[in-house]
Parts: sequence; structure tokens; C-alpha cells
Amino acid sequence: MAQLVVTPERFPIRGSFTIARGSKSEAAVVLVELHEDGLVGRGECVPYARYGESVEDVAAALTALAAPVAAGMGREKLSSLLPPGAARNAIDCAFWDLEAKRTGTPAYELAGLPAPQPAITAFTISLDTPEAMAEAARASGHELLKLKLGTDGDPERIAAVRAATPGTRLIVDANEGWTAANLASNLAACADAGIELVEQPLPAAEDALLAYTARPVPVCADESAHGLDSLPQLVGRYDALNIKLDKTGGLTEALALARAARAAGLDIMVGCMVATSLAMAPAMLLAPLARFVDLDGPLLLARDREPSLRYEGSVVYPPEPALWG
Ligand SMILES: CC(C)C[C@H](N)C(=O)N[C@@H](CCOc1cc(O)cc2c1C(=O)N[C@@H]2C)C(=O)O
Ligand SMILES: [Mg+2]
Repeated sequence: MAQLVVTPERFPIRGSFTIARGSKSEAAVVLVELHEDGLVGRGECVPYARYGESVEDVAAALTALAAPVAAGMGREKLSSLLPPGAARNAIDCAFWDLEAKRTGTPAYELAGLPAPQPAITAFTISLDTPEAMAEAARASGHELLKLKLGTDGDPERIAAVRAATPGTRLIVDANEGWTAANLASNLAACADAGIELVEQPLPAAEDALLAYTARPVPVCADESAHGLDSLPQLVGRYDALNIKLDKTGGLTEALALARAARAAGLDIMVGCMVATSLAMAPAMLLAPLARFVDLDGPLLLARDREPSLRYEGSVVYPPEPALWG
């Protein structure tokens, strides 16, 4: 029977990171370890205030599972005990890792997935002035950039980055910062600049408008997409959804959501919060199902876990078993 250990941790961000909702200077994560017969399964999550989560509440919800876990409770019970969200993510991924270690079978095989392959990840450019974003984009040298937008002057930011990086693939993320009044003009600016995807333009509560708006660039749900239950209301409004394990409550529901979304004709982005390689590793298993991979969390950190995922230029490599899975 496994012993559950829950540890809140902080990892400093290199400089700071700004989106439409505010700035961050550190990643606040919760680590879950499941110790059994000398083996340790691990998972990591990022509680997000936007979804009503805090480090304290998530750690408490996980600690409350110590007794049932010690009594033999397994991964299959989690969806009846925790909502889709950060707490379930950390323990779900820890169960997958423990099972992989106990059976000697890689997690991708346990999940019925192909072996994950190296993938091009997006690299995020923090929200700033048009000049500063253009310079950060040019200096990054990455093949696929995700521009954080969501405030006045976004067409100028888009135009400045496009002029500075003519050959670079671009996606943008408004983090709910656009409005009914500027949606059409901002989407037109994206189309003019050859932007490949626009993530969460409107506040989640205003999604209905998207069904009646021309979408000259594919539009991807992020803050509107959570677990499987959220899928029906995205169809007809969005062209893609950003699957993050912190929103689905781990790999188990992420897989079900990815398969259901593809069956409904939606493209998939596999995304992340600002977190370490341990949080990215299970998400790498979804990369073969995804049109866009956005697993750059560790690239923004001043310090990562050891061992970490391997990043070379724009390419992220599948995890080694010593990290996860
Ligand atoms: C390193 C990147 C930020 C990761 C990824 N490319 C990305 O864009 N992810 C999210 C951004 C969410 O990040 C936030 C926003 C926020 O207001 C507060 C936090 C975080 C986070 O990761 N940790 C704290 C809680 C996206 O919108 O797609
Ligand atoms: Mg987003």
C-alpha cells in the first residue's frame, strides 16, 4: 500500500512573466509522491486562482487522501473524489508514474499510446510594449512563438513582432482580454500577420459570441476548456482546445478529452502552466495527438528539477523514466 507525501514548492522565474491578468516572478507548485516498496511515483500541479484554486487548498485536499491511499485506493477512484483540476492532476500523474515503475512498462504503453517523439514546442513571449515584444521574439531564436496579448494596442504588437520575425510561426493568447468591440479587428490583424491560432480571445462567460463571429484564424479554448464535461459547449464556438493536465485533473481525463475532442472535429493544443519538467513529462504523451505543443514552462524558470526534460532549440524530448513514466 502506498504512502502519500504532499509538498508545496516554489521555483523562481527568470525575470518575470506577464499576461493580461498580471505578472509572476515564481512558479508555486505542489509535488505529490507515492512511496511503495522502495519505489516512488511523482506528480506535480499548479493551483490557479483563476479557477478558484490555492496552494493551501490543493495541498489540504491531497493530504486528506493519505488514509484512503494507504488503505489501497487507486487511480480509478480519483474522479469520484476530486474535481477536474490541479489536485487531481498531481496525484493522478503520481499513480501513472508508480504503475510504470512497479510494472516496468512505460506510461505511454500503459495508456495505449504510441511512444512520444521529440516535438517543436511554442515559446512564450511575455506581454509588453510592441518594441519589447518584437525584440524578445527576435532574440529568442525559436521556430514557434506564443505572443501574450489581451490589452489595448494588440494589432501594433502583432505587426511589430511579425516585422521583426518574418519567417517565424506565430500563435497568440489573449487570456480572455479581448472584447466584443475589438474581437473582429484583432482577429483581422492576426489574419493579416499569418497568425496560426488565437487562444481564448474573450472571457469564458462570453463564449457564445464566438459562434456568430467569423473566425479568419482558428480560435482555441483555454480558460473555457476544463474536463470532459466542458467539451459540448465548445463545439461550434471554437476550432481547437488547449488541454492542460492541471485543468483536466491529470493524464487520465486528458486522454479521454483529447480523443473526444478529435472525434468532435476539434484540433488540440497540449499546454502547461509555469511549472517544472515533472509537470511537462506526462503532457508529452499527448503530443502525438496535438496540432500544437506548448510545453515551455521550464524554459521560463531559473531552476528546474534534476533530471529535467531535454530542450534543444525549439525541440522538447520525451521524458526519461528517471523523471517520470
Ligand atoms: C510558461 C508559459 C506561461 C506556459 C504556457 N506557454 C502558457 O502560456 N500557459 C498559460 C499561462 C498561464 O500562466 C499563468 C497565469 C497566471 O495568471 C497565473 C499563473 C500562471 C501560471 O502558470 N502559474 C500561476 C498560477 C496559458 O494561458 O496558456
Ligand atoms: Mg492560454
